[in-house]
Amino acid sequence: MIQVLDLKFKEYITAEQIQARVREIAEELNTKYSGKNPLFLGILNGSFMFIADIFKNVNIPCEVSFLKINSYQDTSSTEKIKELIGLNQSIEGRHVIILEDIVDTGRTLDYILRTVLAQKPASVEVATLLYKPSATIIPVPIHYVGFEIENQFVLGYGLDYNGYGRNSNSILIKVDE
Ligand SMILES: O=P(O)(O)OC[C@H]1O[C@H](OP(=O)(O)OP(=O)(O)O)[C@H](O)[C@@H]1O
Ligand code: HPA
Repeated sequence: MIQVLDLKFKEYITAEQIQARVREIAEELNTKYSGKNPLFLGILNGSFMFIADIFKNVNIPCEVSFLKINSYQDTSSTEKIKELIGLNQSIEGRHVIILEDIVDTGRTLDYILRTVLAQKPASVEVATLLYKPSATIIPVPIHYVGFEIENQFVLGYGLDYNGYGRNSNSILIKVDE
């Protein structure tokens, strides 16, 4: 059992499983985006490890940029999306690949997609490491999913509980007491 602040967690997806799946997704992207000079749009903070690992395994010409969005407090969505750092480069006419750590209610991704599509990119796809289908409130298109997971709070590999737990290299799941 692993204690983070007042909650208990156990290992759920190992570091090896994550790395293997990340390599598979990066391979698909290498094939699909060859010759398209894609722009990876990483959503901070939670996705920083996923962004880095995808980017290290992509071997075609490409760029990366970031949005910083926040909505979670404790273990649930506040339903208020805060954009803390916005887009700082034009994405008009670009092939954009959004990189998220997790799609839970879908609110954050819905907000991001509206923001991105308003700027007239050539195409937009979404890759998320984790997807909780049974938690989704706003349906959003997702093209690459690392792992579909149950509707329970998780952390590690960038994901946090009130700022802590991001530095686990595996994904941990909350244990009910
Ligand atoms: O589908 P949703 O219910 O909207 O949840 C998904 C979002 O929640 C988390 O961000 P958070 O607000 O915790 O910010 P952080 O990435 O900085 O930790 C996560 O990184 C996603 O962006
Ligand atoms: O299960 C979760 N864990 C951490 N952050 C999150 N943001 C949305 N869902 C989660």
